Amino acid sequence: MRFYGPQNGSITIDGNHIQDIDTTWLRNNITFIQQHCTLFNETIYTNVALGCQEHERVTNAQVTECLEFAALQTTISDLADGHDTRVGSGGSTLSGGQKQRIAIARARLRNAPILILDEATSALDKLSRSSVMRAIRTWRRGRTTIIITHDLESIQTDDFVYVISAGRVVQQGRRGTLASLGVDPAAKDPRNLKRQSLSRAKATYSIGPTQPVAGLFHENSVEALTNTRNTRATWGVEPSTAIDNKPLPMPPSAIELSDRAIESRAHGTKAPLTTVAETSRTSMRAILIFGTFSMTTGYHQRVLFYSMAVLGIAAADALASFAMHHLLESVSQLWVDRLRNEAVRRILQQPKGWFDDITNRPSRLLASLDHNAEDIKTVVDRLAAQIVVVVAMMTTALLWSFLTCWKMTLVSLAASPILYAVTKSFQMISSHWERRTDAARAKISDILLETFSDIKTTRSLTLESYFHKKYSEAINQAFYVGNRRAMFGALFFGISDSAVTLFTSMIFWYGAYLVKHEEWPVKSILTVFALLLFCTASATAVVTYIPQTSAATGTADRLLRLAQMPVISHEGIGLLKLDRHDPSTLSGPIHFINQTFYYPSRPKVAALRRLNLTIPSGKCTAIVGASGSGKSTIAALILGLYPPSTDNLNLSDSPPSLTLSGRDIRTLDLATLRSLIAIVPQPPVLLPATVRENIIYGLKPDSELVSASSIEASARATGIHEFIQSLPQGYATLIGDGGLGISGGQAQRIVIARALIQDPKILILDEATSALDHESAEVIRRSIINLTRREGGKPTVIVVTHVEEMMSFANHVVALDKGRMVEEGSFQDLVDRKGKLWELLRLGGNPRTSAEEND
Ligand SMILES: Nc1ncnc2c1ncn2[C@@H]1O[C@H](COP(=O)(O)OP(=O)(O)OP(=O)(O)O)[C@@H](O)[C@H]1O
Repeated sequence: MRFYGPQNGSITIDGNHIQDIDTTWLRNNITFIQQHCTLFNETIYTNVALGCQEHERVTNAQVTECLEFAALQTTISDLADGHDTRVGSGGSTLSGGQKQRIAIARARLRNAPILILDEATSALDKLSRSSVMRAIRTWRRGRTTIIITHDLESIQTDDFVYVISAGRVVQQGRRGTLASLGVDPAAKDPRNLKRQSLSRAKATYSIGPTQPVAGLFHENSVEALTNTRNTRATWGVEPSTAIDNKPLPMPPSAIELSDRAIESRAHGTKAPLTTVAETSRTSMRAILIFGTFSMTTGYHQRVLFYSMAVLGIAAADALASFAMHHLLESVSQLWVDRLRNEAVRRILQQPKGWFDDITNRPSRLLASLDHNAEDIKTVVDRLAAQIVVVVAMMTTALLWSFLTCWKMTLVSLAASPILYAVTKSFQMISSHWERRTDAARAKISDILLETFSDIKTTRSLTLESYFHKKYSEAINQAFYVGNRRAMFGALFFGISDSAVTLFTSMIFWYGAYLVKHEEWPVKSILTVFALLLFCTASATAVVTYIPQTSAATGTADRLLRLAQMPVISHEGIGLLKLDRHDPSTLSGPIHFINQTFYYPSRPKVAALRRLNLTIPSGKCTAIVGASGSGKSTIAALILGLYPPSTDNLNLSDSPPSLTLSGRDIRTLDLATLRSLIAIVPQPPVLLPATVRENIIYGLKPDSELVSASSIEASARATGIHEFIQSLPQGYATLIGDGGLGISGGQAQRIVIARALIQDPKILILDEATSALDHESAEVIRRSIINLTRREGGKPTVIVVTHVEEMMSFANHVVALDKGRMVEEGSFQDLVDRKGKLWELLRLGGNPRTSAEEND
């Protein structure tokens, strides 16, 4: 895929050095499906259609065909919105196997000459995997297909195999030939493997007749393909992608945001000085100096006196302004911090279903709690300050002018409803456009997040231009909205400016009229005139703040809503705190009774249907079933992520409940419950931190479980200790985003070590060994066996799995089908019973069960 260039040696395709091939061309002709494939926050239809360069032209029928190919069409037809169902951020509303099958459907539509499957079916049950693999083999006949896998069963005897260990090819040849030499990489007994060479080996296979990769281009030669519409005419080496130290140019919205944040901070210090200048210049100086002009004698002293008075007032004003802005800035910061704090507190108490809602996706929460919160300070420290100043000044000025010339003051006040109406309309329209601008900005950040969150998928599907186009459209839309906002803003600024001019002319005329008819002395008229003009200037200053404050009010509104939203959640209901040191804590079985469960974001399709299930304590239970049958949902309910159902749908059944060790989960304090449960999720999640921090994540620093020896013991139990020691800084090596890149299997073992160190009462492994080779998986299995055999305090282990070895070593196996428990018992019992499990394994082409069937 040329994510990285070869450093030495060479890679050739059809005899052409890979670095001589145009990168876009290359990626257009290779489809790469990763184990943890990322889906985009779009509909199922768009996610599949994006496989095609001309995705706008993809028809529903084509998408249906590809989904059928990936054995997913039936599941999707059951969804209320069918193809138009949104998959959530990263595909969060789909099961692991469903995500993988959408990626396979996308690859089918893409139909590239080279296909690379990197553990691409690891989350599928055997039944789906074998049917999908069969379909892939038929489709790929005679075309280059590279399967990177630990699942040796899916490899056929005439497949060409490369066994790779420590970055070297240690065996190669057809699987049949290797098997006849006694080095069958598919042999499950590790003793059959050449231990030295095959230990921790990953096998790479190519389907179909063995031919050099180059030979598979016979129909679509490089030259022919370079002339296709989607390729560049010349082959060039990809320009260096290294980022130099220059700051990246930011999109306008980002500039705007950061500028505003900086401005708002600077404002606190700048404001007193500005106020001194403004106030002294406009108000007192004008009024007093006007008065001195009408004096005939002794004006020197008066000028000096008033000048000194102005100076004194300016100094006092500076102090007052300093105090005001300092206080307002502190108060606004305090207010925003409190709001943020409260919002985070309430968000954390929301049930998991709340986070599944698209409007509460992480990018939106981040914007409301971080960037927008800075804007909100503007409402307080700018607008509030301005309003306080303007109201105080206007009241004083109006009172003063009323006492000086009430007639002129009343006439000028007659215009105030018009000025108010203009200001109010401006504010309303400004708010409307601010909301639209805000939505346009949010769309831009969503697109950026989606583009960069999994750059590997974006690159391998050559979606750079798609996202760039989408980004440009969003920018254009934001520009259009910004333009309309500017037009309406300018219109109102024009109206308010002309209203001020009209108002000024009106009081000029009326003042002249009063002087002409000698109703009031010139001095009074000039004083009132100055005061009223000053009032108008202050009022207009407020108008200029309207667009900014409308924006800030909109964002403040969102933060306020988060800070005040009701916490309707099951999270805080249970009060019974569980004691880790009490041997009876969670020492009993887990009972699901008549549980029918609907995900809040998909209220019409049940994930579990009247599930009755008992998970014995201190033993290992394997939960098996087809992809999407509800296995991970069981884990989510045990963790209390969603409330169990309590509605008795059928009165003849026992009332639904979920109990742990005889206690209803609703009565338990979920925080303490979760501290006693360790879960290894399907995609291993690493934090950008050191290996040590990743292993002890979740433990309190003063916990007795945090010690160098326990960290090492848990790493040894998952067989990752030697690897960690080989890292440049051992346990202090940075991994995760921005740190050292590690393989999916290594990440999985670190996450399992994290679970083991917690010494959990319940350990849940959700497809936790899917990225591991046979030997590493065996290490994990041995560790689990040791856990369930140790003296006292045995944890209850639940493994959600499609892997036969994992099922066979479990004490108890539960088979699910479409959210129902269809059978349970020991592995051997279920195999003998020839029921659902047998069907799953037999159809997966399992030699052992097939043989048993023949017996
Ligand atoms: N957050 C969610 N919102 C809505 N539906 C969901 C969500 N998570 C899972 N589902 C749906 O619930 C059903 C059961 O999903 P679950 O993840 O439990 O399946 P699974 O048996 O673990 O599958 P797999 O083996 O593929 O991981 C699936 O149809 C899935 O699409």
